[in-house]
Amino acid sequence: EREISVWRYLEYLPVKDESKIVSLCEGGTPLYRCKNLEKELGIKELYVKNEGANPTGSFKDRGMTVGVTRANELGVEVVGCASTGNTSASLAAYSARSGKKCIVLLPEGKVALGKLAQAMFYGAKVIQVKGNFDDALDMVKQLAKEKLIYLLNSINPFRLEGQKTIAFEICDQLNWQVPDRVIVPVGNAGNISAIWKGFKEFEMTGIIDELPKMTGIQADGAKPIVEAFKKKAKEIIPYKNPETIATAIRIGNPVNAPKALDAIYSSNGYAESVTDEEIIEAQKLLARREGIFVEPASASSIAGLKKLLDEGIIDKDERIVCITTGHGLKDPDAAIRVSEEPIKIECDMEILKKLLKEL
Ligand SMILES: Cc1ncc(COP(=O)(O)O)c(/C=C/C(=O)C(=O)O)c1O
Repeated sequence: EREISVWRYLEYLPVKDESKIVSLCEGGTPLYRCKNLEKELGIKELYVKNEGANPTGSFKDRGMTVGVTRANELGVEVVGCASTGNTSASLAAYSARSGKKCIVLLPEGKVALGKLAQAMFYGAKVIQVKGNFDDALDMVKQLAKEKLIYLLNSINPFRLEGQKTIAFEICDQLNWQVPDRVIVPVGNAGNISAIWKGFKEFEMTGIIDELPKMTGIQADGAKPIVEAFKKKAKEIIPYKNPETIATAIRIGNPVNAPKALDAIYSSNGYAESVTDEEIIEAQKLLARREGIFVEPASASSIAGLKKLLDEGIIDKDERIVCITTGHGLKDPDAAIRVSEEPIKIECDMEILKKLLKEL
């Protein structure tokens, strides 16, 4: 499994005992060249790194393979997390594979169907908290403080160690032509921090000699990092009630804010927010122009690209990689809600042929 998984970068990963590795062949995700979108947006070079192609359908698998391996090395029996959905789905899968007990806390009523089904079906103890993600995170942090669980939110550095392999793969897939810019959807801000760390490590070890501008995109109703960036601040002011249809990034108090702001400032990057409508438009554009189906939060990187091109922040000649972070099947309700109703007909060939003409 080593060849195609995150573990092909073993030398860069913090594991002592390889026999303890827990893997579902995560990583090795496609980096799609998007020529139709290049034409549509008038840009030279656009790639989409589709993390929805991971075993449980999001980039979280990269972090969990390393985090749960660490739990294995420590002989931990119970793992846990708070989650907007994808972290819980991934932790449930990796803890099942390694025979551990798993407890996940989700914000009641705000978790996409596919993710809830995964956490339940992999056998985790699924708790719905009458509050938001940040409230749930406070509770699991308390459990960890009392040594009742091993916490695997992205506050756990082993998670970021796995996720930094996104940067390694982008370099390998682009034959070490480093992108000018990498655009990442930002919620708890672990992923943008991890990807930056990956590029820095490849630079420090002489694999690459340039670094991309790290560009974080948040939803208008949950943008503490964007607001800090616009004020060139080092600290965020948390949102009490974050709100967006992109439920994966409906996070008000990102635990990795300092690391994410450092990644954006040090890389001379940027942070911008987009509306829910812009996210849905981008989600449709990516599916209907390039055949890539992602959940709403993932599409915020494409929505952010469009907005920053319009604002003249991003140059049309840049080599750009947008990270799409979760598969569209994670949130089927969101996709159906914004799509044309299916047409119901009798078994009548005339009617069918008439509809065919309207294609
Ligand atoms: C599809 C998708 N896109 C982007 C993000 C934001 O990444 P971070 O900025 O590293 O948090 C998430 C995060 C989800 C959780 O935080 C969780 O599952 O608890 C996501 O699922």
